[in-house]
Amino acid sequence: MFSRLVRPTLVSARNFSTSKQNNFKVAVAGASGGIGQPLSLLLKINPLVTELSLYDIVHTVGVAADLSHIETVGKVKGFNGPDTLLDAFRNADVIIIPAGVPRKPGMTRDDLFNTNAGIVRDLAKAAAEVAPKALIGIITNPVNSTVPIACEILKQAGKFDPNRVFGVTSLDIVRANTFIAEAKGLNPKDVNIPVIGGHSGVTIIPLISRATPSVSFPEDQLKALTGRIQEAGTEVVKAKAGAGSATLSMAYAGARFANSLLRGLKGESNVIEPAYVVSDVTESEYFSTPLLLGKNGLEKNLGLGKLSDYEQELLKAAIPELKKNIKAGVDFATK
Ligand SMILES: NC(=O)C1=CN([C@@H]2O[C@H](COP(=O)(O)OP(=O)(O)OC[C@H]3O[C@@H](n4cnc5c(N)ncnc54)[C@H](O)[C@@H]3O)[C@@H](O)[C@H]2O)C=CC1
Ligand SMILES: O=C([O-])CC(=O)C(=O)O
Repeated sequence: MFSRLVRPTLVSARNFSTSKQNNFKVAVAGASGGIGQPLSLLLKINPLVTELSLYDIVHTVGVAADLSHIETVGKVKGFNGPDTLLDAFRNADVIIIPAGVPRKPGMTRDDLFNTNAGIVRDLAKAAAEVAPKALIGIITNPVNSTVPIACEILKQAGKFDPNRVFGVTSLDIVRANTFIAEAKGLNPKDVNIPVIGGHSGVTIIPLISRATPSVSFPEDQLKALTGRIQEAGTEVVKAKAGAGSATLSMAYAGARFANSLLRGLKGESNVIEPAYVVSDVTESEYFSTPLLLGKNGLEKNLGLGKLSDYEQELLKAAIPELKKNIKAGVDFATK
């Protein structure tokens, strides 16, 4: 199954057709932030994005003015503050959400819950009202909990479609590809490592046994690489020393993810991207696995595939943590 994995691209190939199929409105919420700005830049150079709607509670007018001078087809509009949110999201095909606070050294992703849960709740409410068919990609941490929050809010509005809400876990795969390529002296573009589970610590499960091309490591090195992939976000938080968490690599991963959603919407075949979604492949109600994307979002969950004994152990450790994170999100949204 995973032999079909082809590296997703960052932006689509230039396409001069202006047929409806290639015209998409993408909204970014949190567009003025550390992730939001470079992500919006990458979306501005994606020819499939003909309307780019930038929403934030600060600075969006300036960010939009700046990006609007770039010589690409997409029309950019800035929306500043809650009064403009519905207009920002109205009829969007794709909504990407990197709105919310990032970690500082010593914090876990769960420490962001109190601030970010309410932000995602309000954005999901707006999406339900004015863009019920949008594909929603949630970057805001803790992803393991913010995705269930958005889903519960959409359910309450009677607008929930489990095939349209995604927690963005692409950065875990991007990192795994990079670290394994480095360890083996390979070109990262040729390496594909599935990473499944959730997006924090032990819930991040790299499947190095299923690497393309096939690689193997002595046990201690395998454990060290797995640990590095699981804690790569913390590596950046420490290096930034109080100035936030990963932004540029996340913008890259977010643009790759958004482009995969757009390629699916456009009707391209064999578009595969991982994400954290409502899932029945494990005991966890939400789980990230490679997904086949299409005109309605998630078309087919490609499932777990075969795990090594070591990966089975990682899965066992992840499930209770995922369940706890999911419950926190559901409790928040239904209280
Ligand atoms: N899923 C993943 O792999 C990753 C997730 N993240 C998460 O992404 C989020 C954003 O990170 P950064 O961009 O570095 O933070 P940042 O602080 O640089 O930017 C966040 C932006 O959100 C805006 N914002 C705050 N409240 C808002 C609201 N109610 N509506 C709209 N916008 C609002 C802020 O004004 C700011 O511009 C964090 O929660 C971080 O933990 C970061 C890296 C990777
Ligand atoms: O570590 C963080 O807080 C940000 C994040 O999710 C990542 O870089 O994977």
